Amino acid sequence: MRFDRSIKIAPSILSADFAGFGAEIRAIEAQGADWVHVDVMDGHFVPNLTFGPPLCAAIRPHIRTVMDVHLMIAPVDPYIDAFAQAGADILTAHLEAGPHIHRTLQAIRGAGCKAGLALNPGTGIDAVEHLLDMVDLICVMTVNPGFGGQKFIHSQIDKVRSLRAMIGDRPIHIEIDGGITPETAPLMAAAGADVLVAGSAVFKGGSVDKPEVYGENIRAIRAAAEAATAALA
Ligand SMILES: O=C(CO)[C@H](O)[C@H](O)COP(=O)(O)O
Ligand SMILES: [Fe+2]
Repeated sequence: MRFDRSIKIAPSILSADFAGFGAEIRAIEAQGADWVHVDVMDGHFVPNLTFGPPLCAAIRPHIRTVMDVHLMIAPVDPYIDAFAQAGADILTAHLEAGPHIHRTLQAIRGAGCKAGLALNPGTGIDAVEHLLDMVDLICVMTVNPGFGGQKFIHSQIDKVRSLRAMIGDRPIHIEIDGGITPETAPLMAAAGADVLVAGSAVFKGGSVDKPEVYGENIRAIRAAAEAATAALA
């Protein structure tokens, strides 16, 4: 995986048809998705249950881009090797998921994955300063984690702007996750985000039989975000 700071759209398969993940993933990639975002929830760290390593391993052969695995689980460490072996390119753990995030990030890199650090909407960025050499991606949650289809939390715009200033020239992605639409994407792109996760806004109105709708939805988010970054240049 080469680092680049261009806008990347990462559809969350939380909003896909669970009965046909292989076909859904092939459809979104054919329609312009840059990464595939996989939301792992444990019914404990967040009040919802989704996928584990076997599902990740099953969908891996269908992903030609980047498998971006968002771990909303606690504890994290006992499961890192299983998700790495399932083929994750990026493993993102929450700062709030345990007392030893530094160790967790070390273990993720040790397992051969890029290391992501996610922050809930109520979490500040002070701790991130001490982890900058440990992370490849910082995920700012723009909803409270656990469900797709929630409303974007505007207070996270300033957080992204502060993070972008803190990161400087370091090769670290800023990912935003939750409530991203063609209306909210430009606010975050202008603040400095480069990876835009979108579930409902990508999958709405489409299906594997109507994949062109996925393409229209992805292009609408990308165009709005790119217009915002071009206006800054
Ligand atoms: O991590 C998540 C929820 O915890 C999802 O990635 C996120 O909610 C994406 O879905 P939507 O775009 O519908 O908000
Ligand atoms: Fe997510």
